[in-house]
Amino acid sequence: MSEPTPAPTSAAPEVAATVPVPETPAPSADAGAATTSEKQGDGERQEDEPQNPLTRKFTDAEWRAVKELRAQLPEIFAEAYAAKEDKQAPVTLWGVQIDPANPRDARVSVVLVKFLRARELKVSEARKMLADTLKWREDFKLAEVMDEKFPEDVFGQLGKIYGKGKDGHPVVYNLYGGSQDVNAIFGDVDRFLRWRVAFMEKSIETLDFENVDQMVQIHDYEGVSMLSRTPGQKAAASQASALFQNYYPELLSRKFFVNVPTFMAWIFWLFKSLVPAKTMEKFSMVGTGPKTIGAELLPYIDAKELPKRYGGEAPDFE
Ligand code: HEM
Repeated sequence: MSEPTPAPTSAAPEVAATVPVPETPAPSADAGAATTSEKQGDGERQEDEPQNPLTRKFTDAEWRAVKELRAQLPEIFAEAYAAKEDKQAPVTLWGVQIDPANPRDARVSVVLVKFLRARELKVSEARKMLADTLKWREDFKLAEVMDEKFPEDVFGQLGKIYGKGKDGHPVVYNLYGGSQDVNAIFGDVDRFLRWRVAFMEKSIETLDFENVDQMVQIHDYEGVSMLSRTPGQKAAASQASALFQNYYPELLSRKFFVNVPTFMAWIFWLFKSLVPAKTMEKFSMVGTGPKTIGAELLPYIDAKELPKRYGGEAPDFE
């Protein structure tokens, strides 16, 4: 991997933002003081709680924060759906139904803890993030976006959900180079964002929030050209990344950037100076060719789940 080189001022990075996903958040002031018993919550305190394999891994501090946030759901809904007649109607977020009147459900807890972890268990901040997320989904007209038909000749090869990681995480590919018409893809930034969000939602549909609640993402930059980096591409990347940071917390397990041409490696290092360290720890930049890529990916994805072009044994996707 080459040393980072300063960015040319004419080629700004696409983004300064991404999903902050602390793996082991420190208990915060409003999540309660840490004690020696602040470990996986299997004590009496959880006796009356719904559980699944993921909630069983919650710490006591996380359970307390989840309960606190859960109790605020009616207020969060009132805030997010201020413009709606029925502000307390149950909603489905990432396939999980949240009913503010009856929120004691293990999968709801798994969703809520994501907002808390993304905000270091600060309940007031997590509450804001959740309310903002619910409101954004209305403003973005997500239901309509999910029904939108995107032209197959433009978007058909851009995203693939293919195979599973060793820990059951679905693997989601974005092919941002290749022989695709990048001007058609990124020429209309808003349309790209609608496509990217719809694809993110489809990727989330493969999570059950019972055993699996995160995905592996792979960006394949084979064939990208510096000359092809248009303002539209940079804006699309910046805005998509900001959306994920703000409204899709804790859904990423790891992210690999493969087939990155050496002359473009500096883009990764720019992100390094802009993205929170905890998130950056989940990012890996990988060079070109199946051997190099396989060496990096095979510890996380079985050969049978990984296409040949990335050093695995699975058939290449179309
Ligand atoms: C013409 C070339 C490129 C295009 C079209 C492009 C496109 C994108 C897009 C659309 C995103 C938004 C996040 C997503 O879709 O998951 C993104 C994020 C990102 N890109 Fe690129 N990119 C290019 C080049 C590069 C290169 C060469 C690198 C170096 C490794 C890079 C590193 C990143 C990073 C670190 C992120 C943030 C990831 C995140 O927020 O989850 N990009 N890019």
